Amino acid sequence: MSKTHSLLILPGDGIGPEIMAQARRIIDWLADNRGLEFDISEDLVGGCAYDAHGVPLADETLAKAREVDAVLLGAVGGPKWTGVDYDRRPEAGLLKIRKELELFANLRPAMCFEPLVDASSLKPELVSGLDIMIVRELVGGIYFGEPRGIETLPSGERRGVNTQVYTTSEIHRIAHVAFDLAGKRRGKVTSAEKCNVMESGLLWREEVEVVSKDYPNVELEHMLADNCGMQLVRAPKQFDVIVTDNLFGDLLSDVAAMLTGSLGMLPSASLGVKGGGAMYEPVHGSAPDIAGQGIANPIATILSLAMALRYTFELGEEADLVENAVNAVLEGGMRTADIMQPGKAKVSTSVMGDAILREMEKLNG
Ligand SMILES: NC(=O)C1=CN([C@@H]2O[C@H](COP(=O)(O)OP(=O)(O)OC[C@H]3O[C@@H](n4cnc5c(N)ncnc54)[C@H](O)[C@@H]3O)[C@@H](O)[C@H]2O)C=CC1
Ligand SMILES: CC(C)CC(=O)C(=O)O
Ligand SMILES: [Mg+2]
Repeated sequence: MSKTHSLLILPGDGIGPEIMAQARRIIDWLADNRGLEFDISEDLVGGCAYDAHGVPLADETLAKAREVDAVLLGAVGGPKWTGVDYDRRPEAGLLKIRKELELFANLRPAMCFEPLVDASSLKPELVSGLDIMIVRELVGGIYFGEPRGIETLPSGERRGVNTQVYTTSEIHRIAHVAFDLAGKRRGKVTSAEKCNVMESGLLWREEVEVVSKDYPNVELEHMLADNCGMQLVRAPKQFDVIVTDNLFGDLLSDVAAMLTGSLGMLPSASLGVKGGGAMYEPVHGSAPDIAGQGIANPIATILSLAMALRYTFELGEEADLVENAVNAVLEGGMRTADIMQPGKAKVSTSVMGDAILREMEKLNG
């Protein structure tokens, strides 16, 4: 009997529902054409959950997320919720689900599809063949550290506080993920922090060094995070795996996105302990500037689904099918607006979805 794969879909806000609709069509196609059984549920997260329930992540939604094999999330946030308290903002819902499921390892692969080599803002020779894995610590650091808040001082002046904090065990577990991955790739880890000015950065460097002793075949290089940002746009192919904290990983992965042509291309997997939960999400946000226009690029979400197929559902062939279909569509010249190039055909979100499904049909034989 075939196994049932349970998946909770959380489209979220802005372009979230638009891009998720295309991922959903791919899941339905896989169920119809590859004999797979999915148990799909859908719920609210972010601003839409706040509007419905007064909180960006309802307890019932979190409970569902704990039960399923994987969560596929679109994006949260938008100007509508700017005045809402931080603990009820859409983004707080995303942080909460990551934290509650203990999804400490965020894998953000920045790969340049060959047909998009000219779509990058960098010279083609810098990005052709690019394949970097950013491993971002996801449930610690300054997004979660205490104390935090905005206080009014006796002088009447206001003071904003956030705290960067990491412990040995938090650094060790993310470093192990990075070294394990590097061992299966090109054997190099670059650890990025700011140990020149931050004690938490010094601890990070020292503890990554400790973990590296378990991996004699993996080269470890330390790099200050600001230099890492610069090197990513100067000579990105020098990197294999970059391991870094929550804040720097957030920034460096947006930088890396542009090497691939667009933020709309970058998928991610948020993983916890073995056998625990997993969440798959594009790297980009809710893109309020283009929401509702039907022009968003669904590929980051579709590739996030492919990561779920590969890492959680152990459906490597289906993951290849999705990724090869994306490559074939790009090869054929279709582009959403964000990756548009001269001489190519500009298409909408749903036409991109149609094209990927057509290629899957063809590749499926
Ligand atoms: N994982 C998540 O849910 C994230 C949520 N956010 C939230 O999203 C909201 C907007 O944030 P921004 O700083 O504008 O970042 P963003 O990632 O939403 O957008 C940045 C730029 O990239 C473009 N873009 C992003 N995704 C795209 C796609 N799939 N196709 C085509 N173009 C795309 C947007 O149009 C915009 O010009 C904020 O509320 C922010 O907090 C931001 C990042 C991640
Ligand atoms: C809520 C933010 C931390 C989301 C974000 O920018 C990200 O995870 O990349
Ligand atoms: Mg980000």
